[in-house]
Amino acid sequence: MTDTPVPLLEFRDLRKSYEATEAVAGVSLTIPQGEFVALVGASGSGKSTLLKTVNRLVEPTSGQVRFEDDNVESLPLAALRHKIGYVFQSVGLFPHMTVGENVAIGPRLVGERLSAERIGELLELVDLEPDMAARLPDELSGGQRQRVGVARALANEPQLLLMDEPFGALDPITRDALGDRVRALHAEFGLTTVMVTHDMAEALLLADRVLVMDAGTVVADETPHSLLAGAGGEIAQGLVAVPRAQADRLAELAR
Ligand SMILES: Nc1ncnc2c1ncn2[C@@H]1O[C@H](COP(=O)(O)OP(=O)(O)OP(=O)(O)O)[C@@H](O)[C@H]1O
Repeated sequence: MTDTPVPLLEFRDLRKSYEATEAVAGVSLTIPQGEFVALVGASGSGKSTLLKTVNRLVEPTSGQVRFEDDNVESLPLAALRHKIGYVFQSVGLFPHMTVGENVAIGPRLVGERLSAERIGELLELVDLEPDMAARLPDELSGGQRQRVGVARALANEPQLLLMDEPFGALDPITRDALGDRVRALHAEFGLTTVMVTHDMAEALLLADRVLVMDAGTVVADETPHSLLAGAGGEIAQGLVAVPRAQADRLAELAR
């Protein structure tokens, strides 16, 4: 008999309430190492709250998140966050620090100094020029800042990459290019990635597995292929209908 490998990430009946609002209402699932998971659902369905319980930006009301079979609550916070890269929509670069200093901040927090060469390599991973390290965040476009955010998340060589609407504020071309780049980096570094997105088309194109949330629970857990074949139930299919209708209208126009 072969042993089942321990999942990288596991949610066990996870719940989070804010007074009367049950933001996460009992989520149980496992995510194996290497998977690229998209978390989709309407605004307010609990996606960000669920994601933030992993790096302990949110403390659950009950239940557990397990990372490599340890309850995240039992791990030293710095050690946990060292293993997890986190990218979010507003990027959160420190405005008074250079791009290079921003990229190096994670390692610095654990007493490690990144060389200029390593910072340059990290910038090149996200298709930025190494000499951008000397600029201030203000001197970059939104898309470039978001790339810096991804480089910063990779600086600790994380096992897990959490992304919360990482491309939400970007124009469609930059968004596509950066999405493809992140998917390539996910494969290159053997990452496990969980990405929150509003955009079902993005989820279908980038992820191996799509979780659909509604009112704090996961109502569908499907591959893109099975979602496109009609699986996942009414809420999931309502979300899939949007890019499908767009694709149909474009095909119609091209005739
Ligand atoms: N800090 C908080 N205090 C009170 N209520 C909160 C807090 N954070 C989230 N909520 C509520 O919990 C619910 C889930 O919010 P959450 O941000 O997780 O949803 P989401 O699916 O990520 O939404 P969006 O797509 O709009 O970002 C919402 O009703 C929200 O108002």
